[in-house]
Amino acid sequence: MTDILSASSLTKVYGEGPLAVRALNDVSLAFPRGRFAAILGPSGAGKSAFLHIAGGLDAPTSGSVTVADLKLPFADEEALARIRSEHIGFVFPGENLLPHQTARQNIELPMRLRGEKLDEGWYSSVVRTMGVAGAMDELPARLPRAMQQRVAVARAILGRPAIILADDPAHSLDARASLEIVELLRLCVREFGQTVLMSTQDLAEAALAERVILFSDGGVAGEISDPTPVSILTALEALSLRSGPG
Ligand SMILES: Nc1ncnc2c1ncn2[C@@H]1O[C@H](COP(=O)(O)OP(=O)(O)OP(=O)(O)O)[C@@H](O)[C@H]1O
Repeated sequence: MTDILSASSLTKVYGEGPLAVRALNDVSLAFPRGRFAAILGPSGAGKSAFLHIAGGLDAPTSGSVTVADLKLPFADEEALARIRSEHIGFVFPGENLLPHQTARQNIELPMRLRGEKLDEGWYSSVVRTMGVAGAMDELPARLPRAMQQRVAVARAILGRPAIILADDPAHSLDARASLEIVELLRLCVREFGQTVLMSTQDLAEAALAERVILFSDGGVAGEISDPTPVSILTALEALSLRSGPG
């Protein structure tokens, strides 16, 4: 299986001198096409830093990222933006829809910015599959938060990007709505063949992925294939024993 996204020796240091924070420390990971991976770790583990850099939204201090065989040109914002818009859809935690645009306008925006013509059949299929067809004429503020996140997922999918990067996409939703959002991401993999990489702090959400990567202190602490809540818990317990006293 070919890798659609790979990161090699990524290090990210924010700030300088005594205030410097090492958010990522020599992280190398590869993601095959058409799979669903979750990055699980506590707050501050470096999950967002990794997703931002993997998606070309932020530059690493050192290391490189390859997306669809293209090495991300971090110094060339224009080329970087082109690669992002052609290959990557982003879902961020909560409420980043444009408030004065309807749900439909929000969903169409990335395609309009690229100057692409909307395929009505595909549009209908996406909004139906995401369960947002009835909400299209509403402004985001009039929709429940869970529905806003569904709209955000539909927006990420519409341009058919090969990769969806979802940074804590279920943040601050209740448990049921959270799992529904993650199920939608699973559907993107199964139905549309997209590659999804999601960060979360939630074990039940992570267990819906095909692969869980455990992050701790800016590094990869372990990996679990075909995870279940129990296998993730066992791995987390083994890690805390290993880093404990003795
Ligand atoms: N812009 C920034 N300036 C300074 N430090 C930052 C910046 N962004 C992140 N950090 C620091 O980098 C480390 C990793 O942060 P990151 O947001 O990647 O963690 P995370 O695992 O995504 O956490 P959370 O689950 O809370 O979002 C943290 O110590 C954080 O405080």
